[in-house]
Amino acid sequence: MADHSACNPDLVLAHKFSEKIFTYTERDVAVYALGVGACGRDALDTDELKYVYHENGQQFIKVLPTFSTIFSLGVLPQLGAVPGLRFDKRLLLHGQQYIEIYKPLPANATIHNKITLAGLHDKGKASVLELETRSYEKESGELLSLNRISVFLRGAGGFSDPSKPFTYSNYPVNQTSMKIPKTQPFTVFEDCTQPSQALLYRLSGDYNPLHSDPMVGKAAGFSRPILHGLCTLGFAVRAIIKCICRGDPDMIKSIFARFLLHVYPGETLITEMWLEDLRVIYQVKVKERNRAVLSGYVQLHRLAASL
Ligand SMILES: CCCCCCC/C=C/C(=O)SCCNC(=O)CCNC(=O)[C@H](O)C(C)(C)COP(=O)(O)OP(=O)(O)OC[C@H]1O[C@@H](n2cnc3c(N)ncnc32)[C@H](O)[C@@H]1OP(=O)(O)O
Repeated sequence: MADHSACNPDLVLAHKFSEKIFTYTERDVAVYALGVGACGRDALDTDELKYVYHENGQQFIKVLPTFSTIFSLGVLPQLGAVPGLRFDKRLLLHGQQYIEIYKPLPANATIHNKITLAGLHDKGKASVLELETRSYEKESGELLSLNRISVFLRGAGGFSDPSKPFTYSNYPVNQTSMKIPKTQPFTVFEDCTQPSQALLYRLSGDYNPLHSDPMVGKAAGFSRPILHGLCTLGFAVRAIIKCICRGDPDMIKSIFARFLLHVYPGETLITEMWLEDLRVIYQVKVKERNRAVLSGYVQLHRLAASL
């Protein structure tokens, strides 16, 4: 039975989110890289050591483009206070993420985040809320990145006429659409997550107990705590940088991801990649269950000369 009081779209759309300041250091950058599996198989891997160590000092370490997703974490605690929006926070799942990187991220910075509502959709059994964070380097005022997060709020839909469900987006539909090719992938990369992966990844700032507390995992409908969607995305983009960008993280222009199914920490991720001009279409499967868990695309600035 639909809950017609779950959401009042007029109130939600009118809400103004507060701006957030976020400061990070080289240590946060390195902890994040380890959290998404950098050097997890080989501590001597020169493609990846640069994300955690530099011989001339930590200020020279490279930053993974997906680190920018951390900037938008400040939006999460605000969700519970949006007038007109009612949902059970235990049933919230990360649905999609869209990222644009405007310049390579510095190894340390203070970031000024401006948050706006980008979408709201009634899916009947759920509602989908989309929030955009534009992140500016405070010192220079330069725009570094945009992150659009879609959260899938199970049980919070059914607030509009089912024959014409409510839908609002402030961005072009083609930004979040793509098809997995039927051909063999251009390349494939296999990587193991560790049983402790979510416990390490959460140190980057997403402390939702869904990823650490067995009781909360069960209450959300899973047999145990699940991996953060953005951790799986970090593994996938790292695989793309390694295999397609030949280790150069600055080739990444934008990233789209749809989370299709949960991942349990300790599972093996197989990232399949197809190259279409400057676009890498990717799909991540969990080897143990042979199920697709994530798909999307990465838009590149250029191709590696050695490809
Ligand atoms: C930096 C800030 C970070 C904040 C993060 C928030 C907290 C983090 C939480 C997590 O990390 S949770 C772990 C990662 N996420 C997941 O594991 C979710 C995996 N996906 C699923 O389990 C399922 O896809 C789903 C989301 C439960 C949906 O499956 P369901 O079978 O219920 O949907 P459908 O019947 O297929 O589709 C209904 C409707 O909804 C649309 N839709 C489906 N999936 C998604 C999605 N992932 N994102 C957005 N929308 C989705 C689908 O297109 C259908 O719409 P219509 O076509 O009917 O219009």
